Amino acid sequence: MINKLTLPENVILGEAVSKTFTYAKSQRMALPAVNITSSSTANSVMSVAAELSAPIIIQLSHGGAAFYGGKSVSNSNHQGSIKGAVSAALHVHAMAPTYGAHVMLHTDHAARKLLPWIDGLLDAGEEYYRQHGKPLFSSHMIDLSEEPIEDNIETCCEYLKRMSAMGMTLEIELGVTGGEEDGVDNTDVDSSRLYTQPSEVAYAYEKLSKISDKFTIAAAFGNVHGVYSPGNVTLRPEILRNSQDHLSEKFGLSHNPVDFVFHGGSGSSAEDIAQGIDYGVIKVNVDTDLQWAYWNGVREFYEDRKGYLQGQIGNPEGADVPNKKFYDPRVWLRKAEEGFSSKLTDICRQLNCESAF
Ligand SMILES: O=C(CO)COP(=O)(O)O
Ligand SMILES: O=C[C@H](O)COP(=O)(O)O
Ligand SMILES: [Zn+2]
Ligand SMILES: [Zn+2]
Repeated sequence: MINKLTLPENVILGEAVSKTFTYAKSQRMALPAVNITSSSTANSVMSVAAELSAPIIIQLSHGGAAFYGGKSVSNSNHQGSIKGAVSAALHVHAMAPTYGAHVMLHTDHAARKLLPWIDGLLDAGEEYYRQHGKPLFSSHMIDLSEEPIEDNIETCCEYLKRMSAMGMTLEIELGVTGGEEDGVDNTDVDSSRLYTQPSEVAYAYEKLSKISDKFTIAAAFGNVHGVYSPGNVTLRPEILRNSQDHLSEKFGLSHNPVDFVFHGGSGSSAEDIAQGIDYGVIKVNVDTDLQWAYWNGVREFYEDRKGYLQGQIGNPEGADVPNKKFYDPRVWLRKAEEGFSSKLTDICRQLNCESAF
């Protein structure tokens, strides 16, 4: 890349979010958005972001945030997910400069029943803004795609107003992502709902842009969460191009006016991803493939060192030899991190997301 991105801080917030997305479009690149569940996975993202000079999005689902804070913490009134997500964000604010990583902080799907989670995060975010003069999170997602579009967009407009006061970005969803997301099972949803209509994108764009230009749209083009055997998922990225062309014409806008988000990135072909980027995708969500890579790091380590992992004492070198240096979590969890980081490196390269700084 010839042009370089200059950003004021390691956590990409406020205007720097828009600047990064504009840069991504100009370079035909997209940012990976990685679901994290622990400091181990957050640190792995930061290390790859620094190593590749790639801007990466760290995101937490409602369940991922609860796990981050600890599963034994009560999640009544979403407190576990609120406190867990805040804790993850504070960790990233503290460590991103040390890594030299440039990352955004985002929360994933929030259906209406999860809006109290977002309310709690915005309360915490406003408090953080008062103290630090900057937002705690770069952006949140509100996913009311199950609802009539009028209800979806009306609620999103309310949240965009509140978030705009802190310069935050909102991600919305139009059309349904198949598979499962945060406890919502979309595996049997009518297939027509998996393809967003250009008129829906135009409706959302018109309403939201009256409030702020800081929004992104997860439009459905056949995407599904999870990884399935070949032939089960048919992506139609041209759906995105049709929406872009429709908006350019209807509102007299330049080429690819919308910032699109590609959900269900795992298991997608290089061609579908490249086409999505051509049609204005600037964020690609990847969870399942990285879950596998993290686990596979442990699996390979176990296969390789099986004889040293059957008890505290006794291995192929002798019945009395201790195995502490094999079952220490810093050894095998590090293998998970290495597997995760290696896969994330491949993903960044596939998204043309490296050497940005
Ligand atoms: O879209 C996602 C998170 O919102 C991730 O989807 P995958 O797990 O299919 O990569
Ligand atoms: O919604 C999809 C993401 O993969 C998050 O999944 P999760 O709710 O299991 O954390
Ligand atoms: Zn959804
Ligand atoms: Zn998703």
